[in-house]
Amino acid sequence: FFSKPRDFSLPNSSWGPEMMRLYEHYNSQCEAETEGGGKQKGPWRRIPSYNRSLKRKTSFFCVCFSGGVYLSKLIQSKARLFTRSIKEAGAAFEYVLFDNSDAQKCVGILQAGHLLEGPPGFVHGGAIATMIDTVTGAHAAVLSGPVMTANLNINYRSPIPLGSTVLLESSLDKTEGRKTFVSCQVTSSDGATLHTEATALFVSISVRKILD
Ligand SMILES: CCCCCCCCCCCC(=O)SCCNC(=O)CCNC(=O)[C@H](O)C(C)(C)COP(=O)(O)OP(=O)(O)OC[C@H]1O[C@@H](n2cnc3c(N)ncnc32)[C@H](O)[C@@H]1OP(=O)(O)O
Repeated sequence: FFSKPRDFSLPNSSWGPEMMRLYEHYNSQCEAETEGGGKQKGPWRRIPSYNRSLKRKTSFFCVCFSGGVYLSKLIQSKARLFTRSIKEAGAAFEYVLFDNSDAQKCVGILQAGHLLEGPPGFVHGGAIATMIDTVTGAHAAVLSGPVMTANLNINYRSPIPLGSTVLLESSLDKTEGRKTFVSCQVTSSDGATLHTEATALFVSISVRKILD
């Protein structure tokens, strides 16, 4: 439990040239050079990704529920984050998320592996929805703290070839009380083809309520 968990958002040998190109494009903007040649924070931030959201929230859970029933119940569970549950690298969801808090944007770079097939040679619509939920959900969580998806509205415009790399771009539309509204576009890695458009509503929740 206390060993360092694997961060799945870092490159692995299954990542192809387009995945690496986009990763390097955003990763290079996570740090900027100062006039004196030093380093400072850039506009983008890579969001680490583990195979359980609990791992990311370990310190939070320790503070809120130290020694409590919730923590032991969750740790003993075999639950895994859906998108990180397939062990073979490159077989399913290979992705990394970057957040730009000034621009209120979040991007996801996805390389869709062979286990995500829907129509022959193309990515399953449910897998696309999963990735839209992941990118917009992470974005809403960065903006508003703990949230649940209340509504996801998707228009599929053109199929995504299996094995290809696509870019998911999430933008904040508005917040209203507990509600965070975001939009998302999925395009080919060069931006030339629009694959999917979506809007999503996230509602802020109390973590204690979920665990109860
Ligand atoms: C960095 C991290 C990485 C993490 C990376 C991983 C990210 C993964 C993200 C995955 C996220 C998920 O899949 S979450 C799993 C899928 N989602 C779910 O299972 C959610 C199931 N639904 C629920 O639990 C509930 O309905 C909630 C929590 C959404 C809302 O319930 P509630 O808390 O009682 O709130 P409620 O009073 O009903 O609604 C609050 C306000 O929202 C509005 N509202 C509620 N639902 C809707 C709706 N479907 N469409 C329109 N509006 C709605 C209400 O009218 C109200 O507006 P007003 O009167 O205030 O104006």
